[in-house]
Amino acid sequence: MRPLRAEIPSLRSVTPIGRVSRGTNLRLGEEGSGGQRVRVYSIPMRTRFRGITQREGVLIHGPAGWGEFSPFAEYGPAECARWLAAAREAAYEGWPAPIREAIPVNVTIPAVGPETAYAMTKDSGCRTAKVKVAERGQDESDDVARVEAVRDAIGPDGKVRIDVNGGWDVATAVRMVRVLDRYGLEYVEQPCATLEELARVRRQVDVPVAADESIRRAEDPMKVRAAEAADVAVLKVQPLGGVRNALAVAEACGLPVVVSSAVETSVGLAAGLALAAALPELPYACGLATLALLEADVVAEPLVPVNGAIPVRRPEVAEACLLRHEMSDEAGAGWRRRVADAQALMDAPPVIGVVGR
Ligand SMILES: O=C(O)CCC(=O)c1ccccc1C(=O)O
Ligand SMILES: [Mg+2]
Repeated sequence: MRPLRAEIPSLRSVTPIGRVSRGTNLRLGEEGSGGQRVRVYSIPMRTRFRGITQREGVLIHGPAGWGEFSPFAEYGPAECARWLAAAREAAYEGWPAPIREAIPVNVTIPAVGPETAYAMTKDSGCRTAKVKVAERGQDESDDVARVEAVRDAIGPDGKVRIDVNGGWDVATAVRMVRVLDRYGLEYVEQPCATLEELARVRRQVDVPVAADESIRRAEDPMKVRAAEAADVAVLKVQPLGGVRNALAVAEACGLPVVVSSAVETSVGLAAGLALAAALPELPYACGLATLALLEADVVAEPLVPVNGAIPVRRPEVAEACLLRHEMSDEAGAGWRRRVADAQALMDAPPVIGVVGR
């Protein structure tokens, strides 16, 4: 493992939150003189994901381009401040220069039946698949059938990883990882909820363990490394407060990184691509092929994979596409309030603290 840097920039030092200058504050009402209008979108999902059937969020435009703010409903203002920092970075600062031109991606298979899972995998053209397992209301045979169908579809040379979203206890995780590894697993993402549990699973199975929620929702993502709880870090731009902050987290945690989306429009996905394109190393396919989970997009040429990889670029919002999915002022009022509340809290605690002193 690489040594920790003496000091890691905090979220606060990466984006000028808490010291937001007037010029970059978001206008929450109608477009004014030079002000930015908050645009609220709502797009149906093709398949239910995380219990959501309609993906909603906010798009903002600034001198550097478009940014997306789309925290899930259960996130409060403090967490939302990080998501907003990512949107502000996109709109007002832009991102570090890319060092690669295309990002290999995994197809994401929700908790669907085996026939649908097979078809989604085939249709994606991806050489890696991530299968959601341990969905509430389903049982272990559903997981086995889905993973088997995906392995069938992707062939012996493809890679299959599973995402448990913390849904198993240690004993179940150890047992199920062994059962599902009959189909060959690249890694298991967040098999259990806590770091301690991840570490225990990791000691008992041969399949590598990836940490997602343990980093995304943690006060100190660096604890993952200290606890020897994971082999891989799953990083998402919005919950980590932007591309620069996610790069700092990647460097500090010293683990190989998989960049993943939060199921966003191509505006949010472009930030994930920028992170994946700027990382010094990228040994795994990234979870950025999630546009397939949405019915529509806000750009004319969506960020979708070509032969299993997404070319690195930053598409413009197409006004006609956005208008088709824009929420009315009344319906979007809750979202404008979320932006305002997050903005007011932008001196939230840093995502990563000062470590390794
Ligand atoms: O990583 C991917 O393949 C897609 C992204 C994904 O699974 C996801 C999307 C939104 C919220 C949580 C998650 C997750 O990885 O748990
Ligand atoms: Mg995950």
